Amino acid sequence: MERSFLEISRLSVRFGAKAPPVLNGIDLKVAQGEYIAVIGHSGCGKSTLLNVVAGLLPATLGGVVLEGREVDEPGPDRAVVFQNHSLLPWLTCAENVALAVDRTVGRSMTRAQRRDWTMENLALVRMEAHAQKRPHEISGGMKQRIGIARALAMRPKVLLLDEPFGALDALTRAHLQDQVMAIHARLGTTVMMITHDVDEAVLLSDRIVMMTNGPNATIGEVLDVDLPRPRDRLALASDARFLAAREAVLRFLHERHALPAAA
Ligand SMILES: Nc1ncnc2c1ncn2[C@@H]1O[C@H](COP(=O)(O)OP(=O)(O)OP(=O)(O)O)[C@@H](O)[C@H]1O
Repeated sequence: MERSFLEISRLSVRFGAKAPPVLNGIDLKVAQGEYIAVIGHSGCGKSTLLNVVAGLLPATLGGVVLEGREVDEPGPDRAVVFQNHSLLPWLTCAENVALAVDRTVGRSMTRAQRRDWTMENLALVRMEAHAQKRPHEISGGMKQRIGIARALAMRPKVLLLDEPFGALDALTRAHLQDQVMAIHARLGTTVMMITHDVDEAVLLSDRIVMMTNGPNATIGEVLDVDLPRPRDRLALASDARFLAAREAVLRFLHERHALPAAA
């Protein structure tokens, strides 16, 4: 597979001239349509990496290239969904999505087309029935779904997910994972997702990027998740390939790169 759609090269990030680099020498090539999970212990620099790809943080050395263009600022080609939703409380769900549409792909659309596009993206996350509710009227999982709809409505080249399900209960989380898998299958969006959840990483991704501990964190290993799609969580629960991938990530995190305090 051609892997130069998104390319992170020799990326190092340092906060302050005297501090050691948080990230040091990150190299990663991602193919179009690939689903990448980034996993590593707390504080190793996962969000920092995602923020550089989003254009929210500058690289100290090296950089990120998306489809041949260097990333040096945020843009609608890279949509970010954070752990805690960032919906505007005074707007309805539809208006929250419409805001992103108006600022990006909707600029060339008529008012009716923008409305249809907003509803189409709410339908992708099965939230069209709640379009007129305000954020305080819906659950945490629903808020995350609106956040995902808002990101998808921009039809980004890369969807950046920073622990998108981290604040949700296990059942809601499983439901959203299934929805994200279905959306990925339908739209073929390239995804980079940070997670602390090993099962989630194996279930969703094509490759798992495992980071060493910081400072000077780098990519320790990259695991290919060789499981056919569509994936079914129940069938995979006893699948030898799923269990082997899970074990490989657990060994990396808890044997080879355990936190000093936990070693
Ligand atoms: N703006 C900043 N200024 C100074 N230091 C920062 C800044 N942002 C992050 N850091 C530091 O960089 C390191 C990596 O942080 P980052 O949030 O990227 O880690 P993480 O792997 O995403 O952590 P977690 O899994 O706990 O969310 C931490 O030591 C953090 O304190």
